Amino acid sequence: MSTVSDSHAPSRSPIRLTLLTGFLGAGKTTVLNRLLSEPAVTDTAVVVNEFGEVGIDQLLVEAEVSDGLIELSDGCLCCSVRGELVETLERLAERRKDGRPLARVVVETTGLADPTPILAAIMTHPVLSQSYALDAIVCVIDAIGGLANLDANIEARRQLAVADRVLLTKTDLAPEAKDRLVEAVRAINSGADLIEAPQVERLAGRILDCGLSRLDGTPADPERWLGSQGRRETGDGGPRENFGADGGDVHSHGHDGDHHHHRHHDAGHRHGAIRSLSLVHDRPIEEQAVFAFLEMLSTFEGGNVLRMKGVVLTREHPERPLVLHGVRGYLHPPARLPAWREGAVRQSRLVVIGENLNLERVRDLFSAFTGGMRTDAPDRTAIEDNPLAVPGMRFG
Ligand SMILES: Nc1nc2c(ncn2[C@@H]2O[C@H](COP(=O)(O)OP(=O)(O)OP(=O)(O)O)[C@@H](O)[C@H]2O)c(=O)[nH]1
Repeated sequence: MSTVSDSHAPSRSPIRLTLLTGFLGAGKTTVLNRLLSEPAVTDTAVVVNEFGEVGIDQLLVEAEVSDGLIELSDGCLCCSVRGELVETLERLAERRKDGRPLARVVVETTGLADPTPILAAIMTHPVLSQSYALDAIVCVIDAIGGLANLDANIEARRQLAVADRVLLTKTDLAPEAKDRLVEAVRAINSGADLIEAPQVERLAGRILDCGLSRLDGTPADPERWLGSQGRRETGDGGPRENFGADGGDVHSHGHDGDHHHHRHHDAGHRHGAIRSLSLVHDRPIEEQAVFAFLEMLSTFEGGNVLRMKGVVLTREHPERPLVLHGVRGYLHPPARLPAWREGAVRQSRLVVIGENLNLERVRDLFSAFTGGMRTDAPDRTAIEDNPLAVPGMRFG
């Protein structure tokens, strides 16, 4: 069903897309201005979307960049102007065909935007899904209003939950709030790189070009991309699955020599139903089984999945990791990396982040399609024959 593309075909390097999110007033424009003032940031277009106050942010950003800035008209990027964003991105990709250099596009979303429909719109677009590769979702969260925003707004929690990089701002103004903010961030997103913006001189190196699509040919680092949620120690080589989930289950982080276990007993209470699940499998998996699993995941839990990312060791091409990336019920065309990074643990790792996600069901599906060891879960044939065999499945 799914076709696999080569993410490193030299003539068709995708434009790297950074989605800059963060609640109202968190400091997104400030971060953008800082990025654009850094000499390393070239061949970059910026798309800014405002909600209500058209023009103000544009003026701020324009002071730093004279070309390449596109401001979308009034409205929320995640709903009313999604079509306009798609057109803008199409136009930018077109311009590259005329020989104008364009390495990346940074889209600053409005503070109220849920980033997942924006990504889903890009992923499902026949042209954009080929010309763009998501580099990272960066969430800006500030030490003054961040905690209250997380408590009060599901959009703020979603922005944080799906982020690859979290930028803490205004810690210079409220240093006393930092520890509690970090704790709250970790309860929702334990895998993202956490960066304290006022402490960092050059931001670009920390938040840009950290995805799997590299133009300079350096080996991508799937482990870094997946964050600590995706990292696991290697086992004895036998079939094995590890599961960690925010909201009560155990996380075990061991890949970087940092062997410890966290329990987030209160995370589920304080932060509603946003959870993440890490799935690890040591043995090569048949490609078809991977796609069958993803199809089932989309069918049963697609509405609950905010984001899914993974690197898979496949039976067909064990030397070339298969990269998976999905948002909501949609899957970006899977791509193969040229090789595993030297020293990388060759195993499949998937991270599923969702809202009201049925963790048990996702775990059982993965187990069924990867030939896992769980004897109490239905196997693949049983599920394909009768989807009702999935525990918790309801109709009506
Ligand atoms: N001291 C300090 N001020 C900051 C920091 N980050 C942002 N600010 C200030 O916070 C205010 C809001 O920052 P913006 O960058 O406009 O925030 P935004 O997220 O773009 O805001 P909206 O576009 O309204 O969603 C501005 O006055 C910034 O100067 C920081 O790390 N330290």
